[in-house]
Amino acid sequence: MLTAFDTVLTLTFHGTSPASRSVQEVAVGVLILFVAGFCLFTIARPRKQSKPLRHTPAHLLPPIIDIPASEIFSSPQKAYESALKNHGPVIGVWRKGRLEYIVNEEYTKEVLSNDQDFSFERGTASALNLEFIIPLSKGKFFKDVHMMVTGGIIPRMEKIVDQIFPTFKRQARGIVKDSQLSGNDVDLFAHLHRCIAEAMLITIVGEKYVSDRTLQVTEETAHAIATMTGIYQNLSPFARTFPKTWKVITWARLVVKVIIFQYCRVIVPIIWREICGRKYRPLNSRLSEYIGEEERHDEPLVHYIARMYTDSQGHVSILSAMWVSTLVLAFIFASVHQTAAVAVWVVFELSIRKEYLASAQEELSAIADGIDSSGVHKLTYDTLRRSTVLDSFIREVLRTKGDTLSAARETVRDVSLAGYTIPEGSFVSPMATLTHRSRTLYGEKAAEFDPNRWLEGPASSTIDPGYLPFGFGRWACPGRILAVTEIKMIVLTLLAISVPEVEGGEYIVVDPMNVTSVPPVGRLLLHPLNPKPNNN
Ligand code: HEM
Repeated sequence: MLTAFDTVLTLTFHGTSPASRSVQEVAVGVLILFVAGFCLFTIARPRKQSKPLRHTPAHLLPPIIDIPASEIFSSPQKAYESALKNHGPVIGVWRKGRLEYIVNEEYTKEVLSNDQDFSFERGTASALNLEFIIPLSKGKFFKDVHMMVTGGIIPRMEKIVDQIFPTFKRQARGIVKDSQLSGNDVDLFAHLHRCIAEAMLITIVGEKYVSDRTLQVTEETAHAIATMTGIYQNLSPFARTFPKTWKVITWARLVVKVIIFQYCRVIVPIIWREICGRKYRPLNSRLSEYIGEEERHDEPLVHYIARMYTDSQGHVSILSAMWVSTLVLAFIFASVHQTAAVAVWVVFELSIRKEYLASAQEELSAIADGIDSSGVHKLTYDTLRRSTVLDSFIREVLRTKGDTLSAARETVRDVSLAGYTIPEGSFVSPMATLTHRSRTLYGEKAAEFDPNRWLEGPASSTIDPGYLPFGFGRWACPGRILAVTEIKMIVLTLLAISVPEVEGGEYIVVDPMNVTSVPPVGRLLLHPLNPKPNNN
């Protein structure tokens, strides 16, 4: 065991100086053990007994409806909606070996906002295969992640956009050029995944650490965690039929291959180099030596996170540095994959609705702060906020793209709902399409795609019980402003230099059960506005 551990450390630090090695070795060694512990815990942990069968009288339980797996995975909207219509506002349905309670639009707000009875943390951890994280972090994980985004990202949006806009511009030029030179369609998701991964790497540790290697590891880490949390699980018959076996194999493989051998080897030493040995002003410090010191909005996110954990001397301990590395891992997962997938939805929808391309392009010219030497419009956070035509389009795509069970909660006790008792420890999720296509909320034309519906607001990042792409309640997505801002940068940098077209005006929804995280597939062509190949 020791020899294997030594080998891991030697492989991990072959490129660093002996002076920094010993501290790094201890830190990353403990991190590796920590990650391996997570894995073992997940694999070995006995599953909770299904409580409904244990103590809740059967007549109080919501009806358990048998929906064949083939229907759930191929046409979930029809399957769940008709079950709810026929059997009442709360039903139980088995899926991937778990009994899930699904509620209709009438009880959606209650489930998502009543924290006393429905736990976001336990529900989300269970939905993402991360149950172990709550006991291991003593319940701190989601609170810390939330604080990292609300404190470390949102107040710094202006600076962040200035720092990452050049990446979006360069990547857009690259993909349009590829499309032009090859005359073929482009893999938009792969391109956007890389683009956002680079932008997030800049946000987390700063531009000086962006290289082919760090970018590749950031991308692979985002992809690995997305896979581990089950984002592609619906697409594999084996994973759907044997979810526990799939989980053990997938976790063991990706934790070793990507988290330990790539993330711990490449990104963790950078985090360590940045934060260890520094003296920080602790967050909200009232010490006189820091009074008058300005909050810095251009510091990489990793320094903000470090300040969340400084000791009274302003230093970050080894254990805290490990926790910072875990939070950065969570940030990479939360910020890259889903935003890239949703951006593909927006670009595809815009490409098949050509009549709106012109108004989006007109708006771009109207709001931009001039045009740079390569012919691309200059955009800042402020100008992006003024793009109301595009914002309305984005909001309508998010409302209509067909999210099914996208937010999750777990009952913390036996809970009465709609005259039934939902037993403690049950997984509960609202059927989002019922809210998004509700005639009560959206009128007779609720099912229609109307991109002008939100021209007067509310903005696409606004939280509302009738609009659930970012969840609802205290735990609604804290990264939604960043997500929408990035999607706008993606769309506008592409529209500045090209006209997108989805061949045949059609695309395929790959996973109707999980439209938010699995992007649609189609042949996307990007016709350059200036057909002369641009070699910049
Ligand atoms: C279009 C892209 C995105 C979508 C559709 C999305 C959607 C969601 C949803 C539905 C939730 C669960 C909310 C609930 O259960 O009520 C959530 C939670 C969360 N999201 Fe996002 N998200 C996106 C992008 C981002 C980004 C860019 C970040 C980070 C910067 C982020 C960070 C988080 C975090 C940390 C949580 C956990 C909840 C919390 O801490 O309050 N998300 N997101």
